[in-house]
Amino acid sequence: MSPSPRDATPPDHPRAASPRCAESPDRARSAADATDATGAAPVEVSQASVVLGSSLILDGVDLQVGPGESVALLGANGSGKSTLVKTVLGLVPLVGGTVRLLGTPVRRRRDVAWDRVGYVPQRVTASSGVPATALEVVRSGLLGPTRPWADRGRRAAQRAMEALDAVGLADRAGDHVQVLSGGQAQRVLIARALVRSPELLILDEPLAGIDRASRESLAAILADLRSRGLTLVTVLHEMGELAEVVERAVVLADGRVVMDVPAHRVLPAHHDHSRHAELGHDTAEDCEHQHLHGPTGPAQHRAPALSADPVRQEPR
Ligand SMILES: Nc1ncnc2c1ncn2[C@@H]1O[C@H](COP(=O)(O)OP(=O)(O)OP(=O)(O)O)[C@@H](O)[C@H]1O
Repeated sequence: MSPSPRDATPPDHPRAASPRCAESPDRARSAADATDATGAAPVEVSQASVVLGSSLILDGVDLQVGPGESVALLGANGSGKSTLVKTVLGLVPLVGGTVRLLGTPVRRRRDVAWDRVGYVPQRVTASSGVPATALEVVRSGLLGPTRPWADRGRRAAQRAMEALDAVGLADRAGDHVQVLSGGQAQRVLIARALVRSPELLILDEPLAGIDRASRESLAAILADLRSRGLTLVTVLHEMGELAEVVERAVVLADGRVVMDVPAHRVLPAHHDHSRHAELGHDTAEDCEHQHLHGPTGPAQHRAPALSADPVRQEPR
């Protein structure tokens, strides 16, 4: 794959400015823990490679997500996050490796338990289409290849109302989605993904293009889902309001996993070396990213782009 210019904006995480910046690496969940009672991890990606057009877009990606885990997929524009999500969902073909969803290879599409999977696409792709009310959009989440009429009837309407209620929009059920704000539209899409009561929820950039209040509202919804045991895989450009909801950060660059670390270890957008004493570092050298600029680097600087960071795939 030809290298592309990297976006220098690193993920943001408030807790990354804590003394934990320099402590020994925590271990992400071990592979042995990453299974449910049936022995199947919700997501198992092994050495996945994807070619789109003539470019290698994913290059030997490994990702295992255990039941109840909340994992963020981070990385610069074009690093392959959305492609990885689509690969997990079996929407793009593999040229190498394997992907299992809830224990079933996604290439056996008809055998996958899609009822147990919710997907919230990037809003730009979902907002187009015919005019529909919030309730109709959510009801459409009940449809499937083997359930062409599943969105009809009183029970379907009740389930859709429950899902809208879960995202705080029951009172907007009859409104056309076109008149909803960006944040409300995003919550409708989450309700559509929740209507089948999935165990695994995959969200692609849910915070994109919405204001702070809406982002906070979404973070509260996802925190609640997480507390109820849902497995969450969330594509993010930066942690932002979801910092408290995410426990593990997987960072992609050029179609490869370059970091797989506990979320609190993702650096904030700006790193202030004048605070080393306050943060509990003995010296600036204790800071884990000092190697990128040396101990004599500027006192305050933009944290290094994650895509430029050395590979740090920790033992899992
Ligand atoms: N259908 C396609 N054909 C060719 N190239 C593609 C196709 N879809 C995506 N790509 C390329 O694959 C690379 C990864 O795209 P992807 O959307 O997965 O990145 P991303 O990390 O999600 O980016 P962003 O943060 O901008 O959404 C990009 O260079 C993109 O142009």
